[in-house]
Amino acid sequence: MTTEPRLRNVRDLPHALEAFEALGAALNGAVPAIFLDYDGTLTPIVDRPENAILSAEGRAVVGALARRVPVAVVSGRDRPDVEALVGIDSLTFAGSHGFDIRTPEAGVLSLEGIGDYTALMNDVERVLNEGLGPIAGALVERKRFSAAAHYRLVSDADYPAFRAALDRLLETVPGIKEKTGKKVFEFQPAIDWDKGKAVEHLLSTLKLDDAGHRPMFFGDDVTDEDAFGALQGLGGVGVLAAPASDGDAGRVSAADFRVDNPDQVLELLRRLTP
Ligand SMILES: O=P(O)(O)OC[C@H]1O[C@H](O[C@H]2O[C@H](CO)[C@@H](O)[C@H](O)[C@H]2O)[C@H](O)[C@@H](O)[C@@H]1O
Repeated sequence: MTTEPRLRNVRDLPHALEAFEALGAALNGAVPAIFLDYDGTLTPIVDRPENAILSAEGRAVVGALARRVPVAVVSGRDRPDVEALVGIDSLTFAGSHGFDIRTPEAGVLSLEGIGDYTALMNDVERVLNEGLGPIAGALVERKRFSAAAHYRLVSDADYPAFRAALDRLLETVPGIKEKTGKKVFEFQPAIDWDKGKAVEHLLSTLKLDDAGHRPMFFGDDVTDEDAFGALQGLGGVGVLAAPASDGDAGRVSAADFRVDNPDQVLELLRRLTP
């Protein structure tokens, strides 16, 4: 039976650096198994996806962490893209919001119930390019199991046309679902899989689902809520990278703690494994 996650207003989440003892208590002496989102968590949000570059310091912090505890990156990006951006071969990577997983030991995992959606995603990409091509600033980003339609650089005046093109996609291509993110809509195969299910799968595959480990997920966006929710049922700890008030006073989250931004994520990762 799936239970609904417990949600709290983001402003009510304890700040993980200020409440570090409480976070330590939540880990209860177990080794943290760390799951990291990329955009908005390890790197600040920027205007174009290709400009979200992990700092040398960020790479050093994640690399040092991975020498001490299990670390996986779980991203909405295409897996090879985020692997190249992070640049640490020893990590496990899940791309396309968890649909595409590779571990250093086992290679690319074959996931039960997830087939070859290449033809479907090719259709999605084609229809998006046709519809969004004339709209200034619209970006289409193809991933193996997902296609993103970015509108960060689309003017307010052009937004209705941008949205209308996405509605046409949903009307003409069956078998897909839409997810929202930061100034982006993502289109994926309409199957019951998300970052939360990917984390659960990894905990079992990597044999981290024992009393000696406790999963921690760091994320910033709506799709990360699936992982925060999953962790609630697993005794894990979710850390949201978001200020207490970012203009969305009603934002709620299934995370347990928060930090303000990617710099503070790195600070917390340093403190977790001194
Ligand atoms: O799960 P993530 O690793 O956080 O990936 C989520 C999406 O991140 C990227 O888009 C977002 O970040 C861009 C760079 O800062 C920004 O320009 C864009 O507006 C954001 O939506 C990435 O491009 C997507 O593929 C990911 O799904």
